[in-house]
Parts: sequence; C-alpha cells; structure tokens
Amino acid sequence: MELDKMDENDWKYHGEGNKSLVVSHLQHCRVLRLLKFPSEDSAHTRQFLASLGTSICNNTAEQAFRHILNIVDYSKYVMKPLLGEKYVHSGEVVKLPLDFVRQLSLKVQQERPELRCDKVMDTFSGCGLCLPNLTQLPLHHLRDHRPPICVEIKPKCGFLPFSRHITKECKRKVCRFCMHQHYKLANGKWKRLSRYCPLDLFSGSKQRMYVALKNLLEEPQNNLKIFKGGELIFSCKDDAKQQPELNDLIQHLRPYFSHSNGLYNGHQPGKAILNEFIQVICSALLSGGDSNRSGEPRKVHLSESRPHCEASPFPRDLLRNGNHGLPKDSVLAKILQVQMLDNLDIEGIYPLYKRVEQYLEEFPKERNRLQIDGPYNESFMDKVKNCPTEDDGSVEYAVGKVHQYRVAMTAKDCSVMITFAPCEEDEEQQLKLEKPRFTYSISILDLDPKPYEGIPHQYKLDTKIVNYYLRSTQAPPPSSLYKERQECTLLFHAV
Ligand SMILES: O=P(O)(O)O[C@@H]1[C@@H](OP(=O)(O)O)[C@H](OP(=O)(O)O)[C@H](O)[C@H](OP(=O)(O)O)[C@H]1OP(=O)(O)O
Ligand SMILES: Nc1ncnc2c1ncn2[C@@H]1O[C@H](COP(=O)(O)OP(=O)(O)OP(=O)(O)O)[C@@H](O)[C@H]1O
Repeated sequence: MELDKMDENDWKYHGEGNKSLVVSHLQHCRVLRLLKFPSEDSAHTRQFLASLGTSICNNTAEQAFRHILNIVDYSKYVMKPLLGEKYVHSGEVVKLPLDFVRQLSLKVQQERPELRCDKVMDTFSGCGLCLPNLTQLPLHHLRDHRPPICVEIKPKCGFLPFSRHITKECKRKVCRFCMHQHYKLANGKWKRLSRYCPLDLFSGSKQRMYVALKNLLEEPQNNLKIFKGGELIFSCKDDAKQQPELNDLIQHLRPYFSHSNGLYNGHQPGKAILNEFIQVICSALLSGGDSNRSGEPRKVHLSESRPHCEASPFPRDLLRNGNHGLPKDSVLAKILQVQMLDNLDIEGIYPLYKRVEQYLEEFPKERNRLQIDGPYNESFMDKVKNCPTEDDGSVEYAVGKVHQYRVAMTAKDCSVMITFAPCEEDEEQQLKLEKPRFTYSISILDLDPKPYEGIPHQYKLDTKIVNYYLRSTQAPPPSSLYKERQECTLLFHAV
C-alpha cells in the first residue's frame, strides 16, 4: 500500500463499532481501522483547530497518533502474550493523507447504520491502523471457487463471578449478559431479548454450544455477524425491530453444504444446512487443543464458579456432570482465562480504584511510574502478571488488580472471527468433519485497552444492571416479550 497514492475509491465501508470505523481495500486483503469521536467533540475540535493554527493541529494529531500506538502496543505486548500468538494480529499504525481521510469519510457516510451515527470518523489526525482483512483467507488457502465464509462472534463474559466482594446473590447465579439483556430492552437498545448465554458457549459441551450458536442466529444483536467473500450477509438489522433473514442466510450457505440436499432431501433442508453450519463453527471453536497420549485434547476447567447460568434457556435436565471443559489451546479457553483475571469483580475493584485515586491526588507524578495510562510494554505486563495475591494495603497491589481488571474487560468485549472455505482433501488444517471439509483460520479482534477512568462508570452500570434485573424478574414479565421469544424459536435437530 503506497501511502502517498491513497485513493478513497480503492476502499469501501466494511463495518464499525462504538469506537472505530473500518474500511476494506477492494483488491488487497487489508482493512483500515479509523477512530471515531462523539460528533460534538469533533465539531469543537474542528472549530478549535480552525481558529488556532497548525501547532495545536500538530499536537492533536500527535495525541491521536500516540493513542493508536498505545492500541497497537497493548495488543502486541499485553493481549498477544496472554491470548496466543496465532490468534492476535496487532496491525501497524499508518499516517494517511488528510485529503484521503476526508474524502473517505464522505464516501462511507451513507453506508453507516443510523445507530452508529452519534459518532463521526476522525478526519483530522491523519492516522489509522492497518490490519489484515480477517474476513478473507490468504489466497494460497483458496483452491475453490466458493468465497470464504466468516463468522464473527462477540462472546462477552463467559463465567459467573466468584469474588467474596459480591453483595447481590443473583450475580452468582445469573450471568452478566443475561441480566444486561433486561436493562438493554428497557433502554430501547434492543427490541427483543436474546436467548444467547455466554456460559453455554464457553461450556465446551457441544450440545450447549450448539444451543448458544442457534440462539445467536435467531437474535444476533451485536454478538454475531456473518460475511461471505468479505461482504456482510447476516447481522442485526439497522432497524432493531426487524429480525434478520435466516432464509437468506440459508441460500448463501447452501453451496457450501450441498451434500445436505441429498441427505435431507425434502426434509427441512434449510434447517439441516444451519445444523451443519453450527457444527462447523463449534468444531472450529473447539479446535486448537494440544493432544495428550490418548489423543484426546487436554481440557481445562477454568471456572471456579457454578458453570451454568440460571437464565440460560438450555434445559436444566440435559446438564450432565460430563467432563466437558474447553480444549486448553482453543480460542475460547484463551479468552476465558484472560477474562478471569477479574477475580475480585467490579465490587472488589472499585475500592482499590479509589485507593489509587487517593494516592495519585497526593503524588500525581506517580501516574507515569504506575503506568496508569500506559505505556503498554513489558513492564506493564509485569505488573499484570506479578501482582501480589493478597492485599497488603499497598498502592502497588491496588494498581496491579486494576490493571488486571482492565485486561479482563478487554477480553470480555473482544470478538472472535472464524473464517473458513471449502478445501481439498489434502489440506493440512481441516476441521474433522466427515463432509464437507473446510480450511479455516481463527482470530481475535478488538483488543483495545479499556480506560482506567471508566471504572466508576462500570461500578454504576453494574449496580443498575443488577437492580434492574431484580426488579424486572420479580415483576411479571410483559406477556408479548415472552410470546415473541417463543415464536422466534426454531426447531433444530439435536446433536
Ligand atoms: O459494558 P458493556 O458490557 O455493555 O460493553 C460495551 C459494549 O456493549 P454491549 O453490551 O456489548 O452491547 C459496546 O458495544 P456496542 O457499542 O453496544 O456495540 C462497546 O463494545 C463498549 O466498549 P467501548 O466503550 O467501545 O470500548 C463496551 O463497553 P465496556 O464495558 O467493554 O467498556
Ligand atoms: N481486521 C479486521 N478484518 C476484518 N474486519 C474487521 C477487522 N477489524 C474490525 N473489523 C470489522 O469492523 C467491525 C468494527 O471493528 P471493532 O470491533 O474493532 O470496532 P470497535 O468500535 O472497536 O468495537 P466496540 O464497539 O467493541 O468498541 C468489527 O465488528 C468487524 O466486523
């Protein structure tokens, strides 16, 4: 990519989250990730820059540049060692011509979903992050005319907190995602409750994972996206009232599971295709484990807490005490391990945050030594890894636990991308399914640092979610919601 010859016509809108907007290159397997700002901030910044000349402009650009460098360093020196080399692509910071970024911003504006337009793309810093396009597979993997399918899952927190600091008993029984659903519904963020439960996905039980994925397909919200040949083909609708079209998805998937036509001829072939699709995703999520002598992948049982969420729709009588767990090197085991660095829960972290704040008020220069805002390097990682296990009352302990909590928060908000394409029989990395065979790659994305200043907000949000959940589940539920949930339940074949 020649940075001095950047042309907005070579790029197209690819997607966005709360903090960044992503464009993909039309020919190369590359994306650019650009930061976003609340629109008022941007208007202020532009006015500010216009009125105050280039030196301030350079400072602002410099700040944005450092912010993106921080994102890359955090991914490289913190998240990659924790999650594994093979899953993390940190990307590189690139300086972009301002004219290119401005033209690009105008070009993508009409493609952006309305619910994300409260923020605007950064058009003044002139920097972005260049990453491989993970919805595609490297060309040498593709010997088939069918384009790769990519499934992006934002799994969220996969365990129930076990900290002694917890004050509300329901947090030990119902997971944060399931509780949060009620609060999101009340706020109007979503129109229907999702039946997805992260604890099912992280269980390592094929049956429970299957149910979790099926529930994601029925109500993807912002937890599931599907791409074909790099194009988004399935996600939540811009109008949150509308349900995504499963029939369209089936048509897209049919050529990949064509043998199903024969197998299930005349007998709900669409559902059979979705069944197989889910099984491919499950196999990918469970892959990556090393083998012990018996050839069985080594399992890890990470959860110190109850392994089942009481709000999950998975039938309780099907919960067996079987030796499930996730294969040690599987992507979900890696993510869960990092999520569980939060072993005090926000209720235990908040007082430690206040201890740090008090200390910084007295010794503001210590902020740098304690690496509150980075740099995210080996020394930061040391603080995360070598934090004392017992509270000795020190600021070092408090900072270590706060750092661990922030790292865990990143893992609770990251996404997994599984990209697969049909392959020939002799491909090396294949999912062990009878038929069809796929070559695949798995990556973890959105590994940005979570701000230290966000901790008071997290504390308040936690209280709101729990209180709202208790209130809404104690009162009889509005009957229409439950009706909708039942109506949208598909009948899948058991696995
Ligand atoms: O707090 P949560 O659990 O709602 O997570 C936020 C996400 O909401 P979700 O519940 O997944 O719909 C939220 O996602 P959406 O914008 O709702 O798609 C962001 O990922 C947010 O992170 P950040 O502030 O952009 O760094 C996330 O905030 P963090 O808590 O990870 O900082
Ligand atoms: N390297 C990549 N390759 C392909 N697609 C990507 C890549 N990085 C991001 N995307 C797409 O862009 C979307 C937005 O990116 P990302 O999740 O990093 O945004 P964000 O604003 O940081 O998210 P959040 O809302 O969690 O803060 C992703 O959901 C994904 O579909």
